[in-house]
Amino acid sequence: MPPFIELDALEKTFTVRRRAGLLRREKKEVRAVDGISFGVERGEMVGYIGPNGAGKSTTIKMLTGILTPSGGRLRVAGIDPARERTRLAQRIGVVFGQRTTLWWDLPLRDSYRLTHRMYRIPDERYEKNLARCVDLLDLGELLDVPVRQLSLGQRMRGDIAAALLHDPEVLYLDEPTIGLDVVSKARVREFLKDLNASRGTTVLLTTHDLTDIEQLCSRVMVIDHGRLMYDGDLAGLHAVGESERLLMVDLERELPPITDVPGARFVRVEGPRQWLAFPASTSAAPLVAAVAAGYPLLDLSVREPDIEAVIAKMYGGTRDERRESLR
Ligand SMILES: Nc1ncnc2c1ncn2[C@@H]1O[C@H](COP(=O)(O)OP(=O)(O)OP(=O)(O)O)[C@@H](O)[C@H]1O
Repeated sequence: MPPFIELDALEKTFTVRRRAGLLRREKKEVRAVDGISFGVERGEMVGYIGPNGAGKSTTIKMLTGILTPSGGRLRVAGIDPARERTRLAQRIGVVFGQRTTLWWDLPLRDSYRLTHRMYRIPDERYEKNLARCVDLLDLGELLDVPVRQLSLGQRMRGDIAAALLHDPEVLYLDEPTIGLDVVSKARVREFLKDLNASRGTTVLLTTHDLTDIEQLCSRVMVIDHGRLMYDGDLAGLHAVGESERLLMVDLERELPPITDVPGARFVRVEGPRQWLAFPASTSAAPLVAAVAAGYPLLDLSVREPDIEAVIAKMYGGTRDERRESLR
């Protein structure tokens, strides 16, 4: 059976006109997606990451049928998105972190009623899904509040519910945790994990937050300049990107740099506080144990590497060398 989502040498080229001198304008082609192929199986939860302008949104827009590919082939649940956008809409849900699909001046409840009608969701199914989302996303007290009065985290939960009322089999999430505080992020992640586990919803997620990927996705794809640079698990990405986590330790008193912990690299000291770096593909536990055994430890925290840094390291060589090293 073909994969549930299937891209084969997918391309999207935009023609942009640029001013080239006082009167002259020249045409330039931007290859936003430049021959991407991958398959996603039903029920997978996949991260789709890359630097700004890499082509992530353009891919998602083609997957939803908003944009027509310039070349290659694309199928979602056997449907060609650009040709049968309305039929596909019944089977997919989309959440854009930066933009709401809710009606700004209406209470959340009214936005949901409109979605109910727009998607022609059978009443019973709608009521059931709404009750479930209200319960799991804790929206009960917010249903009568106009969307513009909601906090970002509340609005995001409201948007996720709106995308799920028609029981989509696939959910595309574009930066679903952007700008959210730690508690809201955790809540959104918990909900998505549960959705995927209990309903088998296929999820494609773009994010700049590696913790989203770490907690949700067993597979991550990296794109740059419209090309697929990496497809594998997060540990593998850390290994190729040589990324490091940072362990911050607070000691009882000022001490000389900790340089005797195997697997850790001393970074800096500031009074009783010290920073150690270690490969992101390894566990922090043995390191923490070694520090705790040898030093008067008061407190500690671990900071994840950020996506931009990992990708920047991956992109150290020429593009061809990078691609070669990722094979
Ligand atoms: N409608 C358009 N017309 C012309 N160029 C476009 C258009 N949409 C996107 N592009 C260009 O295509 C490239 C890929 O853009 P895209 O929005 O897909 O990147 P992205 O990976 O989603 O970036 P970000 O993380 O910043 O959202 C960029 O160079 C962008 O300027």
